[in-house]
Amino acid sequence: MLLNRNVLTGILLIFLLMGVLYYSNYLTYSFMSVEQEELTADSRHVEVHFQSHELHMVAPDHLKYDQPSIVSGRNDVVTVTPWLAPVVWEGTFNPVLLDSIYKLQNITVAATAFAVGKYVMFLKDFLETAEQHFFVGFRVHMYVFTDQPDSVPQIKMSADRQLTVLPVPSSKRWQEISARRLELIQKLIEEKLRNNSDYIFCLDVDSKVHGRWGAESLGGLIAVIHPGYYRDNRKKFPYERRPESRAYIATGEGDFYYCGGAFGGLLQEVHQLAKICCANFEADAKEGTEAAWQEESHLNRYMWINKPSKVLSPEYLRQNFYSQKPGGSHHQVLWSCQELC
Ligand SMILES: CC(=O)N[C@H]1[C@@H](OP(=O)(O)OP(=O)(O)OC[C@H]2O[C@@H](n3ccc(=O)[nH]c3=O)[C@H](O)[C@@H]2O)O[C@H](CO)[C@H](O)[C@@H]1O
Ligand SMILES: [Mn+2]
Repeated sequence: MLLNRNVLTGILLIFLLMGVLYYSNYLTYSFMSVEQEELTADSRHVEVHFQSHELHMVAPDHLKYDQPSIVSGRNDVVTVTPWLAPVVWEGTFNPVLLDSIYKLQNITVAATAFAVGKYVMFLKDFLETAEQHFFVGFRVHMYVFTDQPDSVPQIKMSADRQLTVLPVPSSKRWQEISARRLELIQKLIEEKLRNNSDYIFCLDVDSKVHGRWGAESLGGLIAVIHPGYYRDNRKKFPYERRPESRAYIATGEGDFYYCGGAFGGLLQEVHQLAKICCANFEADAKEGTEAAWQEESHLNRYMWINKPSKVLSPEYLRQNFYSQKPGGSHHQVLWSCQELC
């Protein structure tokens, strides 16, 4: 009996000891986990402090801007397509904020222009106005394709911008020049741009950039609405209407009429566009078909099937028929401003 009681007391003592040990262990553990959590929070705190400069007390300059509104904005135009791509109109974006977002990404923007035959005369205005308004403050690489490299004007460019002149053969038919652009753009991306540019814009050389053209225009696949047809019913668009062409779009189909004189986007997107449009153009040519507006027609077909991820309003491309140059075609004007033509 006595032995039994002693054994029982011993067992109880052991349990008690175990209980005390368990509790003290539990305390230490919970204390530690609190400490650990605090440490993690603290390191996060340090990170936030490091990245965003004074932890919410003083926001960095690029995060100081007027409150954006979700209920009011431009109501004279449509700012989103039915497939939810933004349509970029003046006044719908904050240029400073957009620039700061893309500057953090350290991007390079390439732009192409073709100046064959008499079109070299447009180069000076084109390059000078691009220098003033096109992606100012970004790394920009302009590529000029020409049959007269010696006639390319010397333009003073800022340190982060450069110009490369690429020789191409002369051609008499303007349709041919315009059509060859896609093939050369495709090659340029494959051979020169893959490792040194992020975005590319392909522009008509008989253009001037009249106002800011910057980071608001960046995106996967970028199309510009042609200023001549933006109010028209789509049955009036000058799409290719013959079913034998690969650029065919039937009456009652299509979204907008996009211009062939300005398009762009991410390198791989524009490469795909150039490759497909070029192949379709050539396949048509083999069968003796040339689309109504050459590569512009093929581009419109492509953009209908592969919807652009951002659309630039006709503010970005105006045609100024009043400044016709003697012997030259009309002078196009790329700009962004509030009023429409
Ligand atoms: C604003 C716009 O969307 N314009 C398009 C439109 O007519 P455009 O009347 O604007 O065509 P255009 O005469 O400007 O030719 C297109 C481009 O090809 C180059 N070029 C042309 C002729 C020449 O002798 N030398 C030369 O270098 C030059 O870069 C010019 O900007 O339809 C064309 C279809 O064929 C193209 O799709 C153009 O991009
Ligand atoms: Mn043109």
